Amino acid sequence: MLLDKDFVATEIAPRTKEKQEVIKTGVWRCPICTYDNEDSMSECEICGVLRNPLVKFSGNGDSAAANFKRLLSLDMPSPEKEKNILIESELAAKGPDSSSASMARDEHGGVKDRDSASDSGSKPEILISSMRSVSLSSKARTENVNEEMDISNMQYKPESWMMADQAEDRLSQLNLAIVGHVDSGKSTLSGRLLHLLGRISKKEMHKYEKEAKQQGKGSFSYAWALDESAEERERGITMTVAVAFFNSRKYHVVLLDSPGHRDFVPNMISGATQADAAILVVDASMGSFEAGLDAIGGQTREHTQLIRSFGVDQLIVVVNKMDIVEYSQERFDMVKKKLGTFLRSCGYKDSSVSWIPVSAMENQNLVATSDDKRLLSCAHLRTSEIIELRVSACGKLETGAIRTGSKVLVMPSREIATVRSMERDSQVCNIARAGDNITVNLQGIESNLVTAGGVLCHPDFPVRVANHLELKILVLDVTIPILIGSQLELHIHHVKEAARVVKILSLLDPKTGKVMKKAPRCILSKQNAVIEVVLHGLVCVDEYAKSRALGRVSLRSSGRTIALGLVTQILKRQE
Ligand SMILES: Nc1nc2c(ncn2[C@@H]2O[C@H](COP(=O)(O)OP(=O)(O)OP(=O)(O)O)[C@@H](O)[C@H]2O)c(=O)[nH]1
Repeated sequence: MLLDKDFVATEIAPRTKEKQEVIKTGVWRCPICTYDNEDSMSECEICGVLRNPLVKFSGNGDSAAANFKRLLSLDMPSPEKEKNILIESELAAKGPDSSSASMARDEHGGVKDRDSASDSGSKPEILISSMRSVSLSSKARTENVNEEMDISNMQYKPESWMMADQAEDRLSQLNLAIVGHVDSGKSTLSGRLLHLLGRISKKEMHKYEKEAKQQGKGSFSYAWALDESAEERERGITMTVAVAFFNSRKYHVVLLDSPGHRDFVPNMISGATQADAAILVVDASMGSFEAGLDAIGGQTREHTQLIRSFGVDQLIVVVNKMDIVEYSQERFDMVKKKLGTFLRSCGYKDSSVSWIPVSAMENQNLVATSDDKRLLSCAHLRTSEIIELRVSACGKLETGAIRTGSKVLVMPSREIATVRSMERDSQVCNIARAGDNITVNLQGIESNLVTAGGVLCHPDFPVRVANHLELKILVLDVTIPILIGSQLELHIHHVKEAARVVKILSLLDPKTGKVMKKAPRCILSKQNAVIEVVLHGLVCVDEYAKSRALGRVSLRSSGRTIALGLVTQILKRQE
């Protein structure tokens, strides 16, 4: 069997890169519109597609392994110095409230897409905000992180993107296919979005409106921005995939407006094979939604199955034409229930699907919250029902670098999560490096597994977790000496844990650091000593020589700091 070249590129090889190989000397072919661009061009002259965008991880084979390696992107430019700690974090698990999929979410601290936010002020964003929950996610999952993994001999080689001077800190490309049943409003929605986001000027829009009216097709004016051929306009349907783009803070979004008519499914496929994520548009009106789901000829059904088979696992369902059904909550719920069941049967996880009721025609719920009270109440209900568990962690990046899409090991729970988005100084960023204070939005993990005082680290370089430590301490001005059995409070990075002194190994000369006395009975004010403590719970920790951030402690008692110290050894765990 002869495999079609496109198929090979899509299913086996890292798709975009393969397809952008130089095919003639001095030119590269755009994977979207197939235009042959000059080699010097970094984006397609015709449709604006970036030449070598972030390659989508495609799940199997060698290329997948290579991609996965690349996506395990947390690491340390100086492996000799510090092996494993990446974020010493305040890991504030914000849980469901920080879901970026919820309509009213942005008021509560979600990641803002400033491009659209600027249009809509500080109001919650709707369809556009849901686009942020779509990401170029890795499908891989690292499992069986070995608790006792010996990391001492492992050398990590930093990748070039981690180095500030070599980093390509530019927008990643997100190919977003717009699919759905014929006449569901895909082109109108695309045209509206482009207009609202400033990609279509008022003048151009005015021209489309005028021309559409002249041909007695006034309702198609937004669709005409994408349906450019005379035949498409005459017939009022999309026939080829229309390509348009806009930039958000995070992504160079390439919109692929697909034809809905069943005669043009092959064209739809050619666009959808490029997609990283999709917007499925359904028509909420009576009969139309049902027709789209019909087992014979329903394109809602067919398109959904097709895009799923191309590996698109993140979906925004736009329930359009809500104006026709009077913005009925009941209708929206019905659509969600029926279509939700079908999506699950296609393999979509509830957490990867966002639902947005909109009216593309009346501009409701697209880049700003609907001002229609009926839709607003519908939206709020949706928020509390379909909350997507998204967990945020904030803290300081101690070593190395991290980027969107990275897999991280969440300690001490030992769960793998994916970095969905990041914020630095309240700005969305794609890459962060040592020293940055960031908020990381994680996906694929439950909020109770991300705890205050936890650490995010490279899955291959797990931070140590212990409850038995050797400490070198300097006792402050105290009236009560420290004895074996003293109950203290140990503070280490952002964690506080009850500690019991189990051994006093030695007193040290404060000037030379040499042992003055072994096994003393107590430690007095201003003395230096080496002690062993056993903690009530486990903490993420490292020896001070390897990580200052995770190896520095203070001991407190009765509300006062009584000693400062360093972790000199991590000892065998005590039950
Ligand atoms: N009432 C109402 N009509 C809409 C809405 N969105 C689109 N329409 C109308 O639905 C018809 C089809 O819209 P299109 O945008 O061409 O639909 P499409 O899904 O792109 O069509 P194909 O690409 O041919 O499948 C047009 O008459 C639009 O004006 C909406 O929100 N409300």
